[in-house]
Amino acid sequence: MQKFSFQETEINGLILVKPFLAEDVRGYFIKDYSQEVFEQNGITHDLKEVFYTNSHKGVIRALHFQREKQQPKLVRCVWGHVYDVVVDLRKNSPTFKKWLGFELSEENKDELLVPAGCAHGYLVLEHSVVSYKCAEKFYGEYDDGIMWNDPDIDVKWPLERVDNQIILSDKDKNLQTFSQFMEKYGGF
Ligand SMILES: Cc1cn([C@H]2C[C@H](O)[C@@H](COP(=O)(O)OP(=O)(O)O[C@H]3O[C@@H](C)C(=O)[C@@H](O)[C@H]3O)O2)c(=O)[nH]c1=O
Repeated sequence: MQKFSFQETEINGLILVKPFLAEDVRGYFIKDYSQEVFEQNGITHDLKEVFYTNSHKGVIRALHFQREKQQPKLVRCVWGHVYDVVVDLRKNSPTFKKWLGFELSEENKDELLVPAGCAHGYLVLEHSVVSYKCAEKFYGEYDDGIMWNDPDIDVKWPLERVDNQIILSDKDKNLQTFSQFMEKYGGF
């Protein structure tokens, strides 16, 4: 049996969570959110919305955020394997503009608590389902992002693991650059 554990990362407020896990002859039981346990560990995550994405190998969904009413989100790869990336866009943060990458998979069951003020995205390494538990609701009018391959942020996506064959939504092909975002909004 594995209990919940919470590991801080270099980005303030970005927490790597190991969920509660009980395995037996039937398979496993997993609990990946508990308001009480989170609060006992100093984390307030006021759940507002839960959603899932199903993506083919090679999909990139990135680098997303809500301009207003930013959404803290707890992200887990329920099935499959993704390379997950978080970028700190909080101008007063010591890690402003820094990105961190994490392997999230059905196998490791790790989840990430992405704080408000960060952009989030991932590269799908094998057909995957990703779950989100958001502490703010979705506001389409504030839905925004930065190009996945922005040269200033310079995420080192492991594209060789998808044979350099990537799939993007039309929206994600036309996102702004980091410098356009800074000119318009000056960071968070
Ligand atoms: C995210 C979201 C989308 N939608 C709608 C908008 C659109 O018609 C359709 C698909 O939305 P998108 O193309 O924006 O989905 P997607 O590109 O998967 O967006 C997601 O990407 C990852 C990386 C995140 O971190 C999420 O917060 C979210 O931004 O679903 C909602 O109604 N509610 C939601 O919460």
